[in-house]
Amino acid sequence: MKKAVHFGAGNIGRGFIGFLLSRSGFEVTFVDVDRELVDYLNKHGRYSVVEKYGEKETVIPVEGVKAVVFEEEGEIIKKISEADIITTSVGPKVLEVIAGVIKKGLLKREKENLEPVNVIACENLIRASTHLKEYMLRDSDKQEREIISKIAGFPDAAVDRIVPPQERDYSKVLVEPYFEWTVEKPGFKGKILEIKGITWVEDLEPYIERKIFILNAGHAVCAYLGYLKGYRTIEESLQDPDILNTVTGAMREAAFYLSKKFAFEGLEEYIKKTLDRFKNKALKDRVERVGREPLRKLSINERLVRPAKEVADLGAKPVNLAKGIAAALLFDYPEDKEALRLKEMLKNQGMEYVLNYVLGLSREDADLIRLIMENYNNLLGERKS
Ligand SMILES: NC(=O)c1ccc[n+]([C@@H]2O[C@H](COP(=O)([O-])OP(=O)(O)OC[C@H]3O[C@@H](n4cnc5c(N)ncnc54)[C@H](O)[C@@H]3O)[C@@H](O)[C@H]2O)c1
Ligand SMILES: O=P(O)(O)OC[C@@H](O)[C@@H](O)[C@H](O)[C@H](O)CO
Repeated sequence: MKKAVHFGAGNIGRGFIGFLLSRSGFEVTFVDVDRELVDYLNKHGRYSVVEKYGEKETVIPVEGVKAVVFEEEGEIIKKISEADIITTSVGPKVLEVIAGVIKKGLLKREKENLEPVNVIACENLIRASTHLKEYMLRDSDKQEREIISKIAGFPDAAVDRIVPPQERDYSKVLVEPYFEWTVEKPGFKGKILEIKGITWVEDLEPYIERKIFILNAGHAVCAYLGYLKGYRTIEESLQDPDILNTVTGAMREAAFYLSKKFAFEGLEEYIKKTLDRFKNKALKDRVERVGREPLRKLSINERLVRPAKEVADLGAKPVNLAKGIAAALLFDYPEDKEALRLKEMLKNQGMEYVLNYVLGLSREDADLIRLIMENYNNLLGERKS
């Protein structure tokens, strides 16, 4: 039986990647920092994936899974040395944390003369696998760098399936029925593995940009505007005609940029399908989850600022993306550390600092900055009244 090691037994880990690997006949070992979750998976060796759209529900069992807690470095290194594939869904910020132990596992493979393996980071981050590799190379000497490049492939991927916050019940994961896992074939080392659900592509860039700059951008705009108006979920927020208009407009603005960059067809259809997925009543996807980590989401190469800047550079006005950015600057959910940090930065260092150092905007982006500030002041006014 082929073996997979997956870092992050959270929503995407269990509800999407671990699920597909298991259904493709891999023995899946999850690695997670959550000891209770690890103990549950080891005790039961199974859980269910509940696919739901509206009232329609399908329950699919996932069996034969194992888990290791992140502290057990020796065990993880051993698992990596025995694996046929290594995947992650820990969140972009955690890739740096797991790079060290994956590297140790790869070095062990080389020492024992084992076959190369592929490491696929399944995160909402452009070129996430490449980033993970770079973290490893950064902390390596010349010889280790050569070994890592020889013993492992790091194909980049785009992952798409909405998995909302779950009830604290490890036995099941609620997901939407839809999924898309796109992997860049040239980055894969060795013979392509048969994994159900993967779409192999020669060039990932159009797919990942479409995913992050249309879907995740629209999602974020909805979350931040919904949060400001006091809505709880994405679906509830989209019942507000103003929010629906802005979200649709933001996705269309990003689509305008993407259609110029790649000869894309069917982007309007993609937007429509995405909105239908957002409106899935079964998910009850909280605006706080979708808006989580606003400093990450507001950074220069991310879902909001990057398409807005691209549209502005094309001479058009990204009015809806600018409104989403303005709303993100007002996201002050107290349980989100980045939201608190953003609030503090705005208070202590001021807006100009945040625009420069968080959003990466400079004087050259004067028109976009003006648009963001107009919206920011309007939203602030609405909030106070
Ligand atoms: N939820 C979605 O709808 C969705 C869809 C597509 C992509 N993604 C992306 O997938 C990634 C994970 O998102 P999620 O929603 O599953 O988050 P999540 O919080 O549910 O899962 C992350 C898991 O990683 C674990 N973790 C943290 N530090 C770790 C470490 N050092 N080693 C091993 N595990 C560790 C956490 O305990 C948690 O179980 C993110 O990059 C996200 O952007 C999420
Ligand atoms: O995971 P994040 O924080 O990058 O983004 C929040 C959501 O937009 C995201 O998780 C979507 O649900 C997902 O990307 C759908 O495939």
